[in-house]
Amino acid sequence: MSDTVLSLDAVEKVFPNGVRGLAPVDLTVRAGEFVSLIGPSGCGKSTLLKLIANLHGPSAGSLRWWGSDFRGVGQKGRRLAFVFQDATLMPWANVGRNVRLPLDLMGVDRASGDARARTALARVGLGHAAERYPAQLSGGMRMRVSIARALVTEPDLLLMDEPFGALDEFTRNRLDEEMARLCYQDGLTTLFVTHALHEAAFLSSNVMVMAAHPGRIHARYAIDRTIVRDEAFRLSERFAEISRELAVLLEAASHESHLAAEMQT
Ligand SMILES: Nc1ncnc2c1ncn2[C@@H]1O[C@H](COP(=O)(O)OP(=O)(O)OP(=O)(O)O)[C@@H](O)[C@H]1O
Repeated sequence: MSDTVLSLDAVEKVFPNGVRGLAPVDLTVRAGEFVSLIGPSGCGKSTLLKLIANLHGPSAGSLRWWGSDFRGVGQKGRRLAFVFQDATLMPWANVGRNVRLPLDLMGVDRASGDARARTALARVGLGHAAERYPAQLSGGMRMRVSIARALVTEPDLLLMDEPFGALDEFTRNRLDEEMARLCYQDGLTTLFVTHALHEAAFLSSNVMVMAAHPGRIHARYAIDRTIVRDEAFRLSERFAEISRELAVLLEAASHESHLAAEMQT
């Protein structure tokens, strides 16, 4: 069986007002990959995530899940989870119950749900916090709970939309290291939207640099999966080199996007 979890083949999105949110996009996400999307505002990152989440349909092209057309697989057939910038926890419920929520909705019995929630919390270093309430947690801890809630369903693909954008740099770096461990050691497959070039450089096995007007993939940049993503990597010359190369690609994508916008006006 192929290890391709998700593939997009010439996917386009034209909105009812005629705006081309996405020009034909080809994208493949293989099991165990960490793929980041970066690019200037309006390059179609959210549109791409919404297509994958099935919140809207493509105008052309096809999306495949483990090789099968999205329409045939259906919403329930796709083990997909999301993490957004806002952790959106239920303030009246403790952490364990917040993490158990997706399992409750799936009808999993309480004892197994609790056990799975504890396992998911342990994976993000919060095994001790199941009884606490969201108001008693720091921003970083709330985000870890949100990640645990996504992991509890054991998704084939985790979609993350700017998850750490509102956190301070220290907390963000720790969470990036956590995500790297979940991906490169535990095999979690992730598609990650970020505005932070250094975050993409630190985390990704593949970076899609996108351009706007219309939204499209301007460049693809692969990073050696065997690199250990830790503090030493962050301080290394290799990390600086990756960041520089990505900055050049991003600058070119932004420049092209400006030119395209000017030509449209
Ligand atoms: N519902 C919609 N109707 C019309 N145009 C839309 C709609 N949603 C997005 N667009 C347009 O599609 C393009 C891509 O938008 P999208 O929100 O996907 O970009 P983005 O990369 O996520 O931007 P940002 O980084 O600012 O969040 C933009 O030109 C946007 O104005």
